[in-house]
Amino acid sequence: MNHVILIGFMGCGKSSVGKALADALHEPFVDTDVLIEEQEGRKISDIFRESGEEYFRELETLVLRQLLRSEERQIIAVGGGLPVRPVNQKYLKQLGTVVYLMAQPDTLAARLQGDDTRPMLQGGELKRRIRELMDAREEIYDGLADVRVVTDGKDFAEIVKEIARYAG
Ligand SMILES: Nc1ncnc2c1ncn2[C@@H]1O[C@H](COP(=O)(O)OP(=O)(O)O)[C@@H](O)[C@H]1O
Ligand SMILES: O=C(O)C1=C[C@@H](OP(=O)(O)O)[C@@H](O)[C@H](O)C1
Ligand SMILES: [Mg+2]
Repeated sequence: MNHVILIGFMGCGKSSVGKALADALHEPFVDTDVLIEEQEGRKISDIFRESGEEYFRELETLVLRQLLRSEERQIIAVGGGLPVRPVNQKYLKQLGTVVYLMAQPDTLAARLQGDDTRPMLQGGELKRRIRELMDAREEIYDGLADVRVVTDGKDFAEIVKEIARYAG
């Protein structure tokens, strides 16, 4: 399939850049977190608190299976932890062009400071938590990437232009 899929760490801009890219290309946009919240009728933080992380990860896999059935090309933002499961990695490759939005931990921390909507970052010092999770994930993101875009110090328009050049 020829969807464009945005991956990367929390705060790299998948949801906001994805929406801007879809608007620029006049294509539909979907965000796996939004699909999950709609289908569950509750917020991500409530899903984590009430049902646990494993339950949420299972929902991510189910959503990917739904997306694999959609024919029309879409811009797809996924949750930052979705690429960790091996089965999801296989699905992401099948979906289309994987774009890895990159950002340094300091940049991510500045963007996510004070945000309480991301359960994986709650409790503990923000920068340390970002580094720990990044250590476990960046190899996975890099291994999946067809296109890599550095986002530090760039605004949405610049990032959109860069992605459109390679994946438009
Ligand atoms: N390139 C950027 N420049 C400035 N702020 C950004 C940039 N990318 C993302 N942000 C901000 O960081 C926060 C997280 O962005 P979001 O799109 O939700 O990321 P993700 O979906 O990857 O977690 C938002 O407040 C967003 O406005
Ligand atoms: O990295 C993660 O494990 C998560 C990232 C979040 O999405 P964003 O990357 O869009 O913040 C969301 O799926 C959930 O809070 C878990
Ligand atoms: Mg997001």
